[in-house]
Amino acid sequence: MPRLALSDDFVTDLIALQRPVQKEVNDAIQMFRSMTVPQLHASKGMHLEKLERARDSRIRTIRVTKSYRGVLLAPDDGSDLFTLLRVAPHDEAINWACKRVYSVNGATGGLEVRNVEALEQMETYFEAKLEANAVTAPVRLFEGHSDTVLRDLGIDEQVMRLARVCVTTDDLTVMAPPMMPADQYEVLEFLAAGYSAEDVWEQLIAPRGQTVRTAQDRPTVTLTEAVLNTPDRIVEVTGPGELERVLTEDLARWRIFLHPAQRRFAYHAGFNGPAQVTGGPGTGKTVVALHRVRHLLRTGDDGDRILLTTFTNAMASSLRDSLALLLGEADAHLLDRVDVTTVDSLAARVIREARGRSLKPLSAAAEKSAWTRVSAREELPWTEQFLSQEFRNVVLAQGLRTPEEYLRCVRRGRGTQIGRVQRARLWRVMERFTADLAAHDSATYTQLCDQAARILAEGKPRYRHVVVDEAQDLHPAQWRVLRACAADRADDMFIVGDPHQRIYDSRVSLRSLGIDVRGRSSRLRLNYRSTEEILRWSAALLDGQAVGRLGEDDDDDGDRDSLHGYRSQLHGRVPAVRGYASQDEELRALIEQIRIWIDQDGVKPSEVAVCARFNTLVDAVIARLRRERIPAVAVRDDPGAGVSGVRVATMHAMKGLEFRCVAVVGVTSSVLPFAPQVTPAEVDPVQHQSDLLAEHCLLFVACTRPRDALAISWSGERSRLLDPITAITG
Ligand SMILES: Nc1ncnc2c1ncn2[C@@H]1O[C@H](COP(=O)(O)OP(=O)(O)OP(=O)(O)O)[C@@H](O)[C@H]1O
Repeated sequence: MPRLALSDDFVTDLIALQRPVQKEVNDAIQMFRSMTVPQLHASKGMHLEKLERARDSRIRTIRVTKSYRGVLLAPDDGSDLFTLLRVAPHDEAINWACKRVYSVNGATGGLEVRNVEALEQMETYFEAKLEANAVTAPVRLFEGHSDTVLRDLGIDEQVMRLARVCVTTDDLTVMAPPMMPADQYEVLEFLAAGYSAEDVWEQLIAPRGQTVRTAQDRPTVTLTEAVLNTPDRIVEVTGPGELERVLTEDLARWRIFLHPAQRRFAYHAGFNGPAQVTGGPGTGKTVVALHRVRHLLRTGDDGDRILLTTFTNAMASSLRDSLALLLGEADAHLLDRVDVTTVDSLAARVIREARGRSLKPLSAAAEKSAWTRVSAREELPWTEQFLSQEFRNVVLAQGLRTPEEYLRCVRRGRGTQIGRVQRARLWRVMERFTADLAAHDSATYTQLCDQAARILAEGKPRYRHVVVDEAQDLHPAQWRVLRACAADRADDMFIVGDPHQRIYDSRVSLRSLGIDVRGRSSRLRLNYRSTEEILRWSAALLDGQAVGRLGEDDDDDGDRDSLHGYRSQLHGRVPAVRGYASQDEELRALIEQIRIWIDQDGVKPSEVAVCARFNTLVDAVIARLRRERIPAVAVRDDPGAGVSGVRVATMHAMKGLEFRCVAVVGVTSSVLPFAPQVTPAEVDPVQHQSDLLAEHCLLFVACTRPRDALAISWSGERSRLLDPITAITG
């Protein structure tokens, strides 16, 4: 029986087909697999055919349905591994197949494909263009890199000729995949962006397991080896039931194909301690966390329990569903060994179990009033905002228990000096606050975590592994809970997050909490969610903002994170950005926009989201949409996936979510930045900067949720957080 592998293009085609056609494809593949190779060649039903006009002699087509053809790459190295490349209507399949040439990448040893006809046309075009410009002899894009360097990075002769004539990055961009082989294009893209050959090696080639640096010393790779060397784009169907699993269960690509940078960490054999993955929005960090959990479940002992945490209950529930999907039926029993929850829920459970009851967590508004009450009792020189920050960011952050500890402590992250007398007074105020809450059987969420961490630290670790998603917003007390959940040993913690999406006031030094990821961290750069147009636009919102690294505060080395190299291979429309004279006009335009998305672009209402800074506008939007007979639901009501209707949410609630189209409304100067949320610089300059940055990040998070389309609007005075955009759009 022939072996079969499926390419990502094939899976993409299949996902887009109607159910009955998918079933026919499935049947055809089953038939293909049930035959011997000679039977396959002789089968009239399959009609395995070599195409006369094909540029690659190994390309074949098979009949899948009356009107659909499958395109295959047949082995020419004595093996029996066939790779399904596409499934498409007859003419489209033939046309596509005739123009493609498959080859083995000289550096990665992976399989790659090019549109050879289009690249040849590009060669002719560039020759003519260069001849015309011969006199001016412009500086070429890759002049700084020798042929040997390029060859060592996997650039082959045809791509080399083309690279040599590029003058600007636009010259390169016109040859983007699927025209140019994706891996070679990525290398050139990185070099063009200013990365050194060494960086490119480390980031793109080494993660694929390649160790031989020079092209001439690498062994020859056969076609079959190349197919198996390409797990990010090709999956071999092995074992009974596996094909059905790939073809019949949810075909989400993230379950099957991982980028080498994702795979390297998700399936790492074993880290010697905590490991960390960062990356901009949509780079697949959650996907990596899920695959890591799968790997740990499959390779761990039966009794090993795993804690998988994220930020909100809604996200935990979606993470649980995704994990079940990834594990599939075959591994469904492993789910029993995983707790998927938020740190706050876990903390409440720990306290309940230890004390028989838990305290009532206080909402943000109730906490604010409690501070106001405490400070109103006597004339205090501090605002309720200052008191609450001091309690949260110093006392609870450091887990201080006594006035002496508070007197001695270094107030990390605070920008004001407080003397001994003031500290003693502050401590008394904070004690009163705690006692008031305790009298009502309540506590802040952070207090609950502080208490749970102490309980956990006294007992035996509950989990073998802790996997943390959305790590950027966790408070030190929450980290102490997590640290106490797993013993300090190999593979104890796996952390994913993005400091550019930090929207709550939590900077933390993980090292000071016994979580040291040095030497075990990696950054993802390829965005799988949004188009390049949305990504560029959104990234510009953070231009000039100094974003600290995940898990470090200014008292560590204070280095900055960056979105350098952050990119997408998808393309689409540039975001629509518009201001209106009144909110009524703005909402009218919003309705029009949503109608275009739903009626003209065919987007399901549940794939459209509208977000605003506060619930007041969220409610106004829902009311208006319903009045216009557009179904709308609030994300805070946790509508299930099956509920139809445009999703409407605050910007905070958009964290971690994803939609096809997103409208961000009400981006006005009065709510972004929202003055009451930003500590005045004269009160605390450090806190001021950090609060302001959180406002920038909030808008960034909202704008990075869409896959295909983004619209931003405001009425009246525009938010100054949009200023960097004016600069890029002119
Ligand atoms: N290897 C992959 N192949 C195909 N799609 C992928 C891959 N990795 C991630 N994706 C898709 O990209 C999108 C973003 O992934 P994910 O939510 O994991 O990113 P993230 O980095 O956690 O995002 P954010 O930080 O914005 O919440 C999802 O639709 C996911 O299915």
